[in-house]
Amino acid sequence: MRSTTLCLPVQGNPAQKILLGMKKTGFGHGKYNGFGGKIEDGETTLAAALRELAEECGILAKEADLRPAGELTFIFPANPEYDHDVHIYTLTDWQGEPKETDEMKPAWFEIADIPYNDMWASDNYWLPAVLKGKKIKGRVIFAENNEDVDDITIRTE
Ligand SMILES: COc1nc(N)nc2c1ncn2[C@H]1C[C@H](O)[C@@H](COP(=O)(O)OP(=O)(O)OP(=O)(O)O)O1
Repeated sequence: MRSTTLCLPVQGNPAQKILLGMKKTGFGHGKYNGFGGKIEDGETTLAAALRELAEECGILAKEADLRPAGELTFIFPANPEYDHDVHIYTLTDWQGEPKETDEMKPAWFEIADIPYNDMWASDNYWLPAVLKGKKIKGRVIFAENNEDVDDITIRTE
């Protein structure tokens, strides 16, 4: 199963605003999400997280500033080739201003205004806990349409 990263830049502790990007290409295009992608061969998870963050919205951060926020496994019974793990990080410190790239169009949202209707359907099950500083571990099984949630287990630490 492939492994991916997902970085969630936030302002405030606890988080008051979150930077999301409208995905313009690839898996999940047309949805708001954090910034991330596949971990390449020979690359550490942290290095992949920082590389994808820079590639997708132009901001630079240090490994030490990534807060591990948990891991999720996504299962797509209708298309098992989509199955993957995601390593999730939040960060409050970075260099540079977010900018639109070929892959993502970034935008800041107040926590109360997170556009869950335009995000992956499982996000509202786990993102609120992550934004409260909790660490999560879980598994999501998607329905035949690869969009709706069929089953979900989320444990908070
Ligand atoms: C299925 O539910 C998901 N929810 C959320 N919030 N995020 C997800 C979900 N599935 C995938 N993601 C994230 C994980 C990664 O950050 C991206 C997908 O990255 P991937 O690399 O697979 O896709 P591309 O950006 O198209 O490929 P490149 O790495 O080649 O740019 O979405």
